[in-house]
Amino acid sequence: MQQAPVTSELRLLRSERLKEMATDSANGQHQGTTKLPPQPSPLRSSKFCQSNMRILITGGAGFIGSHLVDRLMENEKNEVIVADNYFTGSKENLRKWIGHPRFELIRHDVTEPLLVEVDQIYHLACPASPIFYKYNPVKTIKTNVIGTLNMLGLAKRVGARILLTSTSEVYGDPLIHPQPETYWGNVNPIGVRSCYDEGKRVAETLMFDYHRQHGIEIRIARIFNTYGPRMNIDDGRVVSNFIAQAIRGEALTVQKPGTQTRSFCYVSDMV
Ligand SMILES: O=c1ccn([C@@H]2O[C@H](COP(=O)(O)OP(=O)(O)O[C@H]3OC[C@@H](O)[C@H](O)[C@H]3O)[C@@H](O)[C@H]2O)c(=O)[nH]1
Repeated sequence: MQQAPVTSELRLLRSERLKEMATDSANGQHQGTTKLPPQPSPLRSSKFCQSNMRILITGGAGFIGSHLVDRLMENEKNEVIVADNYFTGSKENLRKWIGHPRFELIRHDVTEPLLVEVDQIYHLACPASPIFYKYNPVKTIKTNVIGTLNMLGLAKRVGARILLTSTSEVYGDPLIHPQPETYWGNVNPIGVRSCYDEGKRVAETLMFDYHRQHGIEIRIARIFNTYGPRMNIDDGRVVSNFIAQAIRGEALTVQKPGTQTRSFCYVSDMV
């Protein structure tokens, strides 16, 4: 089969990636990386799409996802596709983009495969607040494991770069503060938070195995406790709870032991 022609921009990206991989292996990192990234989608060399970057955001109707959509839509060369099942996200968060020629919204659950031609994938889909991810733990772990497998399969098929939003919860109940990326965590595999903690840990493993085995270009962001506009007032997390309670003139509910700490991040700093 004839290979799709590669644009000069992509050729440059691939040669930079090759250099990076050579440096990584010289540094002893990512051992076992044997394959080059797959060829980018033929879409990239179509005369109609050459200047555009088509980006899929799973969970793009959610709190952080919708801010990421805003950020990516600011660049007029980006086309953004959002896939969301609206379990915790809302179309309301994307209202200003619905009907925009560079924007597309799909009702889709990532536990089912999705076939689209894209250059980049931002995989955010998963309930992130403890009250929502504990509501249906089996579904949460399916979303993290099967959902991430589906997105990696897509990335492999079309040669897209993929970013997984992971979590500070991969550190579990950490024994080291603050946690460096090199810390492996202290996670309970059978607790009520495990569907999320362990689900994200498996998702990270899948990302690295696809990278090592298939050469997929990957990124992982371990997100800590994020707050800001569009956060659901009933989200259940500490910042939204405290603000809602203060507005209603109620006492703030500080859960036991009361000495716990968190690293907070404003959403515009996150995206
Ligand atoms: O009303 C409340 C709510 C929460 N808390 C406490 O505040 C701390 C923070 O709890 P949150 O519910 O905001 O969420 P967590 O920090 O545990 O995890 C969350 O933020 C980090 C993300 O990566 C995770 O996706 C998300 O689960 C916990 O110790 C909790 O017990 C209160 O004291 N009062």
